[in-house]
Amino acid sequence: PTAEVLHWWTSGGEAKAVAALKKDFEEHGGKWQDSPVAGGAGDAAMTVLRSRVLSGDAPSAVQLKGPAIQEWAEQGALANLNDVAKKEKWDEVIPQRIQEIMKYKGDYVAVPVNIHRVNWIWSNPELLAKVGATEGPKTWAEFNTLADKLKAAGITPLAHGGQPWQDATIFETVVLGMGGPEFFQKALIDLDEDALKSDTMKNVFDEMRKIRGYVDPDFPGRDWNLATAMVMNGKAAMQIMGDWAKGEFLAAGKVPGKDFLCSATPADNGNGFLFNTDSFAMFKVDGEDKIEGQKLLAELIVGKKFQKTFNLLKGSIPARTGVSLDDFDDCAKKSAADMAADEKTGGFLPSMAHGMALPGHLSGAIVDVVTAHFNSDMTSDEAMNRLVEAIELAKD
Ligand SMILES: OC[C@H]1O[C@H](O)[C@H](O)[C@@H](O)[C@@H]1O
Repeated sequence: PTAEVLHWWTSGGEAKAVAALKKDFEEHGGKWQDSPVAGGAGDAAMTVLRSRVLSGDAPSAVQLKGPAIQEWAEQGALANLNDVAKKEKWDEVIPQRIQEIMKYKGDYVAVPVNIHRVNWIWSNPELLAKVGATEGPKTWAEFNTLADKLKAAGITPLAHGGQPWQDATIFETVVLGMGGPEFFQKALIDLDEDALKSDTMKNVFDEMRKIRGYVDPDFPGRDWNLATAMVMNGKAAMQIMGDWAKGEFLAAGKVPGKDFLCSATPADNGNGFLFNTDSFAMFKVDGEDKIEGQKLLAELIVGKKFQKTFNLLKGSIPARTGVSLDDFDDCAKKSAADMAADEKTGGFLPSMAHGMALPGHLSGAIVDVVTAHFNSDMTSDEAMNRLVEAIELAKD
């Protein structure tokens, strides 16, 4: 069995995690062909995928997430995994919410690797202590006060990489944190115009303007893992990023709670969990050997062993039930506990910035306005108007 695997996991923690999958596959007699495409959050990988499929040379397995799975399935590009699903009893171990993402018209066409949480703050305890803080901020007012103190002490408050998806990652945590889960649903999933033009959204853009003042002058274009390294190396106090950032700290041998702290991003209006589930979709390919490779890969990915090994390295938590978290750190345990609590309150929400909530053309329209605002002196009112316009245009 062989499998060519297209993915964008190239940073320290990401590379270690995908190497675990390769090792597992090869230990089961598989031949792995690695096709990494660098570029955080996968934009470049999706461009490569489109040209590969158009030229009739689709890879066997592709890191593909959220609504994009439905889009490719609709075009008839994805293979059916129901036979593996039946044999491995996926319906019994994959949570309903995740099954819905992996299925097209009731058929499995993709397999979930993990559950990442997007709305985290990673902080450097030594730098926080310099201004008398011992943990991450709980409200946005606290965040601003802390950041002002850090700045006054000559410390860069926020490590950030100036790339649209990273700007959007911060933006959605502010929407969730200021408006609460219900507002997030209305504004960034239902795209409700009243919510998009509300005082809350104005406050969100006002806060984004403040946050722009808390990053260092060299942030434009910086990759996310280099921003994580700034917190790791004491060059900045905090980073707002999904828990793939934890994978970087762990890959560098850093200890959670000692060398770095993890806390949910500030929540002024009820807690929430922005989830981002990585998955692999199996594209239709020719040849028994490749088809066997896809089935073996799919089986291993949902297996308990791999779900533990991979997520310990990647910074996420398992996507299936029945995997003990005993060997996971406190950040992972908090993620799982918050997920369980937020699922009950409607606070378990798909990430917009990481392609879990909206089709690409709609999330792209939002990300364009958010990054234009972040990198200019656009007013909050103008940003709100442009947001509504851009979404209307993208809908047409
Ligand atoms: O590349 C940075 C991150 O981008 C995406 O959000 C992926 O889902 C995640 O696995 C990856 O680590």
